[in-house]
Amino acid sequence: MKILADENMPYVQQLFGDLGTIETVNGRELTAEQVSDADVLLVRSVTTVNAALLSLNSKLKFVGSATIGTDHIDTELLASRGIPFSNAPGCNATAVGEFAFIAMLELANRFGDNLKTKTVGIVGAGNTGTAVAKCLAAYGVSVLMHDPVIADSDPRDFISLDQLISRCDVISLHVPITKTGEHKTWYLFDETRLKSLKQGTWLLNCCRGEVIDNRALIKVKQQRHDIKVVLDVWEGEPNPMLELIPFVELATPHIAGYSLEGKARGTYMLYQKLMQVLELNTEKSMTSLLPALWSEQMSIDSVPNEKALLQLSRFIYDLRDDDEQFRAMILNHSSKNSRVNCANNNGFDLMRKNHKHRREFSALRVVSTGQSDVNWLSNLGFSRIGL
Ligand SMILES: NC(=O)c1ccc[n+]([C@@H]2O[C@H](COP(=O)([O-])OP(=O)(O)OC[C@H]3O[C@@H](n4cnc5c(N)ncnc54)[C@H](O)[C@@H]3O)[C@@H](O)[C@H]2O)c1
Ligand SMILES: O=C(O)[C@H](O)[C@H](O)COP(=O)(O)O
Repeated sequence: MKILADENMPYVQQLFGDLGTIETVNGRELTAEQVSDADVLLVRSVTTVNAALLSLNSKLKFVGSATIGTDHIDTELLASRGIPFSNAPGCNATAVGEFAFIAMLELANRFGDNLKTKTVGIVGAGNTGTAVAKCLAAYGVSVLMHDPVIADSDPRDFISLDQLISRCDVISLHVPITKTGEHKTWYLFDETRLKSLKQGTWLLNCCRGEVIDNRALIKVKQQRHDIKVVLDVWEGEPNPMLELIPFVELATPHIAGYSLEGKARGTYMLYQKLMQVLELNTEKSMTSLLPALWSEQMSIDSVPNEKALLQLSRFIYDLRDDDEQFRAMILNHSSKNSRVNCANNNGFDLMRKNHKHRREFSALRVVSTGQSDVNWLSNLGFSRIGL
């Protein structure tokens, strides 16, 4: 069996090695010729799986995407050709939740503000939106949610988008990208919505770039310095609009979901699904794949205030490093080549490819050495002795 896998998918050899021959490929450049003799195709979000890509293949038994999003996959085509498909729902939700939470702590610190006093609005209350809400709730921050798709069937309280915009100090976006339908999300935040943001709003986008009209965002930011923006995803990836970058407080190249746990979970979920399709027993475990954190335990002798919480979070992931590297990579590359517009080796993709995967909060064990209650830290995601 020939397994064709994106080169940026960890643990493929460990999980799929016994099943056949593995060939790793650059997912953004993948051609129909390369796919022609594959039995299994394992991709990430940068590969568009459509009729053109599969045109020379008549033996594909499984297509898997180690991602939450499926906007790059023609699922109808796969169904019509009887090719089983699976993505990895929720695989990197914790990573995105922690990323957005840490970004909010960073903004609070940068602007001498306090996250705890804010009201945060979550747009899209699925896996990633819920993961952010969980972190915020653990820390005691008020959360409001908007999700018209599940509002009637989900027991949580929801409000309209207009209400959320008018009531929230922070807005975090967690919707899939959809171009049609009553609840389409393409340019959900267009110029009118962006202009309607409350004074001093923090706007975070960790879902898909085109949920915000990036050109309109540049225009609005030119007038509204009060709005603070965090972007992990960009319209037109891997070629973000260069003029937008200076208006963004924390800028990263679509790596909010790039925790080692999240990536491992993505590959593992595809392994489980393929074994099911092949009617074989799943013999390998995911936890055995992950190395221990560099320092597994941290002692805490008093309840951390917001600054200390930020320090603790930075111990796991210092988002400022990725922001700094992103600006350097993108701007360096664009000055060398006069434009960023080359498909496979620009700063954006290079940084994603070489990204050193961070760990999730759960990789660090927090030990209370005093009388202080640190239970909420385990609700936030950290491990605790005895838990
Ligand atoms: N930056 C990253 O690295 C990264 C990582 C993971 C996922 N993502 C993106 O984030 C998206 C969300 O991920 P998820 O795991 O939370 O997906 P999910 O499917 O679990 O949740 C998405 C939620 O959005 C809701 N929704 C749909 N249209 C809406 C609208 N118009 N307004 C409000 N809510 C709406 C859905 O009802 C659903 O509850 C993915 O589709 C993917 O595109 C990005
Ligand atoms: O949809 C997802 O899961 C994310 O966008 C994912 O983290 C993107 O990463 P990629 O597949 O491009 O490596």
